[in-house]
Amino acid sequence: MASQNGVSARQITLSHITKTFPGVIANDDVTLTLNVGEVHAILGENGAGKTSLMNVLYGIYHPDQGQILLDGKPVRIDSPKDAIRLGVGLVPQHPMLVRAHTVEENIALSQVTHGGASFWNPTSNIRRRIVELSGRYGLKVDPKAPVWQLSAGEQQRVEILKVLLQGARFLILDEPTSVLTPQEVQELFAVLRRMRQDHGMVIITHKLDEVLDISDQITVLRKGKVTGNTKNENLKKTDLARMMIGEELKETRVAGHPHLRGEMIHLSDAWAMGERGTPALKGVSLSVQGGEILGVAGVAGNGQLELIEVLTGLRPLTRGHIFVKGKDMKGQNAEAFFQSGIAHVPEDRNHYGIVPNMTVEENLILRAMNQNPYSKAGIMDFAAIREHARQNIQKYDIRTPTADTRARLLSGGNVQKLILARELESNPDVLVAAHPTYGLDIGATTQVHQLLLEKRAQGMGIVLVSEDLDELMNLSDRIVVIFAGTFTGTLTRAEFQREKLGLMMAGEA
Ligand SMILES: Nc1ncnc2c1ncn2[C@@H]1O[C@H](COP(=O)(O)OP(=O)(O)OP(=O)(O)O)[C@@H](O)[C@H]1O
Repeated sequence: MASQNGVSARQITLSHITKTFPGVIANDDVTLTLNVGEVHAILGENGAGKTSLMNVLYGIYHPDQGQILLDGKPVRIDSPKDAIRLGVGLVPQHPMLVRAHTVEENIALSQVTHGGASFWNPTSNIRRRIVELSGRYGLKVDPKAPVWQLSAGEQQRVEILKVLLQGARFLILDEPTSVLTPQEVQELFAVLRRMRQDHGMVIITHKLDEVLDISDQITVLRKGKVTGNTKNENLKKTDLARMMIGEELKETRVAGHPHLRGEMIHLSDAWAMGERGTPALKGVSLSVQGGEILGVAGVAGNGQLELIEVLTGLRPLTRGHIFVKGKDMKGQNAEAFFQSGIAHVPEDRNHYGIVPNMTVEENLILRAMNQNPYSKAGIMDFAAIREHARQNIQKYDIRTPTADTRARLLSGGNVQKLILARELESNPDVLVAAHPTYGLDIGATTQVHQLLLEKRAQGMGIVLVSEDLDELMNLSDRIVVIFAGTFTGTLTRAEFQREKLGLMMAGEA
């Protein structure tokens, strides 16, 4: 029997949900049941409708058709407040915490509107419940720690605690592993396994190994429709790939010696400050040649973000030198770096990669807005802009209703494709790419890998920062390993070994 607040419910069903947006059917008659006691993975290509469906379940979107059933009884979820009352919680992809506040203050804040303890007295009830729930599910976190000191994994645990304290019975986890290191992924999965006994969890991920590892049930969406639903029994990665994209998984690998065309970037004894006012790069040196892919391996937070920002002119050097094609770039800004031939695919694509309220076609020419053929004598040529958009939407398979759609309305993976299209089409000498396949489905990932290899063959230098060791080993000519702001070594292709890289990532030279 369904409880009114969902606390003892066993099952929630999205029944025949249809949700349309202008020009696109995001969900087309989708039915999905989530049971307490299971982790239910939702798989699908970029833009298949996964996030939209979860937004319906969490009351952010209202479906055009269909209903939601709690233990078989229809319920209305018109807002996140309704969802929370009925026991549905959302763990956001990127933690949304107040960085200056402590863990318990953040959790108290999230309880204010939901009948929890008073925000002004967060230390009593809330702390007791945090300790109790952390212990039960293995969610290790210090209630008194300020959030800015926490790793991405710890912040995610705070988000999980937040929804548990709101009484969530059903949890939605949207790409929860995208911000985590491999070890943190295993810690998260251990938590989910413990929580499974009294919760139902939906997990959206593009990582097929993770789906096989953690899920009990798998639903596949394609173009808004359910194309498969199966128990996770005796399945292989190739089965999942076939269900998702209707064909076999292809692996792309770098081959042959690179055709080097000279040094493009020379960084020597580079020092730079991190966000916390302490040195994040401590005397690193590297050289990037045109025509090679230089992989950067490391556990997140060891200086790769700062390295990328130094290479693209976004972060000043406090010591050392950077030369682009022989020219001293110390003290120059990001625009000067771009003009010198350095393009950038940023880690935080929504803040730095696009202007969310501009259209797809405008975002595609952000780098060249004032240039021929898009602007002539100060007058925009809209036909040229539209034609450029048409070609690139097709070439990079950007799934968007129209070229006029605002970039913020694209699915995450399609935003990533848009940024790649713009940066690669600027024909840079070097592309500095942070996690370029992050959030991309397996088909799009293969497509990006092929593109990077094509660009390498054409003489582009590529700095590829990734936490995916397979991706790095398959694509790189050399891999440099970063740890605590220094390089623990550089390996050439013949020396690539997962174990060796793992040790170097842990600081062993
Ligand atoms: N608010 C909105 N307005 C217009 N279109 C939208 C809106 N939200 C989603 N869409 C569209 O609905 C479709 C499904 O998007 P959704 O974000 O659900 O895909 P997804 O499967 O989560 O993709 P990804 O794996 O890339 O995150 C896409 O075509 C997207 O552009």
